[in-house]
Amino acid sequence: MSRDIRGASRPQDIELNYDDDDDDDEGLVFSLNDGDAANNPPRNSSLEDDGAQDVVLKLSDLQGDPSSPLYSVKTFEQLGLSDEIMRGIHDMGFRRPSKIQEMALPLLLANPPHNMIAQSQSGTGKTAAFMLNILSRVNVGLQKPQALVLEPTRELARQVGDVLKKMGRYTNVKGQFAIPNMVDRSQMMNAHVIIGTPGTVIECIRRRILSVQDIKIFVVDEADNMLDQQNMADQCIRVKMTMPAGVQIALWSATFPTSVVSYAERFAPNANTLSLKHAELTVAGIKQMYMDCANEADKFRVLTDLYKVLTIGSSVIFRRVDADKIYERMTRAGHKVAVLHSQLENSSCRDNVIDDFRSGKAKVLITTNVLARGIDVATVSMVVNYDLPTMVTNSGMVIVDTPTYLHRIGRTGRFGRVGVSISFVHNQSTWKELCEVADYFNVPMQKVPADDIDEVERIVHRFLKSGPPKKGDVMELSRHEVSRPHQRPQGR
Ligand SMILES: Nc1ncnc2c1ncn2[C@@H]1O[C@H](COP(=O)(O)OP(=O)(O)OP(=O)(O)O)[C@@H](O)[C@H]1O
Repeated sequence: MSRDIRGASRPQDIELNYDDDDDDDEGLVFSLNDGDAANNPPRNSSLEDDGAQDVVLKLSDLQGDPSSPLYSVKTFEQLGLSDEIMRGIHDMGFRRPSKIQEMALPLLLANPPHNMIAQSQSGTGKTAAFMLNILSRVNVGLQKPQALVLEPTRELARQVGDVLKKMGRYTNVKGQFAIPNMVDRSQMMNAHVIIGTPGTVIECIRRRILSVQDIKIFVVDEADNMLDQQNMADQCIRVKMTMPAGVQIALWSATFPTSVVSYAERFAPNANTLSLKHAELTVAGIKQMYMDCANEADKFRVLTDLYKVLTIGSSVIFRRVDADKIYERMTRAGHKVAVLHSQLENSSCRDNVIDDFRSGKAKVLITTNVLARGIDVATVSMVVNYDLPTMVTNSGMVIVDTPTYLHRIGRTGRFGRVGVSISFVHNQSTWKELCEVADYFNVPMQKVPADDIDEVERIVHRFLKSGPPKKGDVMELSRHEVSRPHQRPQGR
């Protein structure tokens, strides 16, 4: 396949191919340490206090490895970005594009503009891909909204606003939020880029403080989720109906389940499509583990034991519901933890929690699926699934929600970093859910003992220090290693 697809006039369906042997590593030594310290901490920052100084996954190695989603044959310079944008991405510490950035940008920047449906693994730089297109297309001289980005949560919208601020620092492109409690209802919105949640965006349009007539780029991030949830899908359609003719629609996500693909194709007609196969969705930098707990109550004992022993940078604990209950019990047990869920009424309270987590002031965050997607905190080196995410099918069956599982564990292992996920199971049905996950993504799950936390610590730290096995490595299987949790020994 020709790599220079700029100027393509017909939509293309491209499967991102990770077996590409076209190796053009220019030996660029890349260190995130010279970028923004808060967002790009040292690459071995996943461990605390154990003296591990070896950087295991060098970004320069990964970006030269054709099997990595971070692989690129081009430089940012070759993608034809303006000097002002180049200065912004240089300040952010970016040296080379990831595969999705390299593939998507020429398609997005081609004229006349084409719609796009783009899929790439979690933490591989989709935000930068759509933001670079926005920054390149906005006419700074026109003080009107020209790009609209829809995000499922206020936390993601704020994060994307931050990316715009940093990346567009030298461009004079201005951004504005359309999220609850951040809109001045007495003022017309005149920033070039509006970033919002669907409900508030509709409200701003309805109140006529957001004029959409000059919008030329319409981005729906986490699009499978936005177009699948009844409420948000309706709101996204209502926003789309207000868009002027010829708007470029771009849908982004790490997951596009078959159930939403045809809908997405109608939402963004004649789109260029970049897609992945199931087995390519997980990233090698995330070690997926599980613990077999005795029963529901034992899960809390295991959780507190884990946090007594493990020294980890930052971590996220996911629970489907009742995050507060775990928060209260962990706090009573003497652990310093923070909690964020959608029932937290006060949005400034939500903002404080996530800001504290980003800055490292809070190191353990207990949350629900509200933060499963998109949140990018480089220091997160462990994700705990206190329970696995589930969903109800049209026929009323409860099944494991594989996309949400993938997004949850994707809060660690961002852009070539390493991290671990630990999922708790405690009976036959949760065991079955875990098997479904392993089968769906075709990944090995390592069992770690629920009754020997010191051993868990050794396994976790060994992975965080040495990363996934590289080609030619002899893998030392621990006595707990199993490739698939197909058989659960106990009959619980
Ligand atoms: N070319 C690059 N070089 C170095 N770092 C990069 C590059 N592109 C993006 N990053 C960094 O990688 C991290 C992950 O990017 P981003 O949040 O956009 O991932 P994503 O693909 O949108 O993930 P998710 O699917 O979880 O939403 C961010 O911290 C971002 O600054």
